[in-house]
Amino acid sequence: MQLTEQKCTACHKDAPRVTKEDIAELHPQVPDWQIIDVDGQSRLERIYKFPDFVSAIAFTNKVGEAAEAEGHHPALLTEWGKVTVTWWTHAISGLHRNDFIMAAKTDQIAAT
Ligand SMILES: C[C@H](O)[C@H](O)[C@H]1CNC2=NC(N)=NC(=O)C2=N1
Repeated sequence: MQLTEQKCTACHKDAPRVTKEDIAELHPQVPDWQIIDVDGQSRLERIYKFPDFVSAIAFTNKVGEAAEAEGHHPALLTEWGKVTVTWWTHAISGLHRNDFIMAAKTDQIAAT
């Protein structure tokens, strides 16, 4: 099943982080996302470009709606002409399958 069709599962502190094997399966499905390291924690990040501020903030709000619908929330930095979206799972201080699902949904929002 496509990541975009999947739902986030409830996150708790004992939820599993993605393994190397999981990442090998999941990252190719969201190839435009970088796995970054912030203070030793992995996060998924992508910068989307826009022609102006209004379209950047409209996209930001759509990602916010998707986050509320799934109960999983990103860091969003809206600037003139670009939005930086970062997904990770606070409860486990790292990457969960949910983050890859939300990265795929974010790409889908950007494509519409
Ligand atoms: C109770 C509530 O569902 C949790 O606090 C959720 C909210 N959104 C969340 N978002 C993210 N990215 N990570 C979390 O651990 C998280 N926890």
